[in-house]
Amino acid sequence: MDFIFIEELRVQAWVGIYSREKAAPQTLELNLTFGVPDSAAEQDDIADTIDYAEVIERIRKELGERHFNLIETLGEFVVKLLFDEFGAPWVKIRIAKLGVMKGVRRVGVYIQRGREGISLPPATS
Ligand SMILES: Nc1nc2c(c(=O)[nH]1)N=C([C@H](O)[C@@H](O)CO)CN2
Repeated sequence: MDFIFIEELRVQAWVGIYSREKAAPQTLELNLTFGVPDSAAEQDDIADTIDYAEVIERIRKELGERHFNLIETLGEFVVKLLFDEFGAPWVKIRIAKLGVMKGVRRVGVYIQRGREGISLPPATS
């Protein structure tokens, strides 16, 4: 398995438990890593892998269309999207709200998950 990463992706999302967070979207910062078949590299064909441009576009669209109370629920939604619609075998995401609490630069959720039988984390670079 190879791993695609997307760093510091900024998206507008509807998330939060407070009325101000239900009245307007806020900027989230996403860091994602997901597995792709290493056989794709041999064929050098975008059709054999997961197109990261499509992933980014899809996340932006989906998060712009619905509200989540909890950042955890939003994170699980993104993981499910990568599993069910892009066929990723393994996903790690970190999603942060920016500057929502005094004295805190980022707060959010971290989820790392593999499909059944796939649990290996990637080697860190
Ligand atoms: N575990 C969580 N705690 C809190 C969340 C959350 O999504 N998960 N959200 C909030 C508010 O929406 C916060 O972002 C406002 O500052 C508080 N706690």
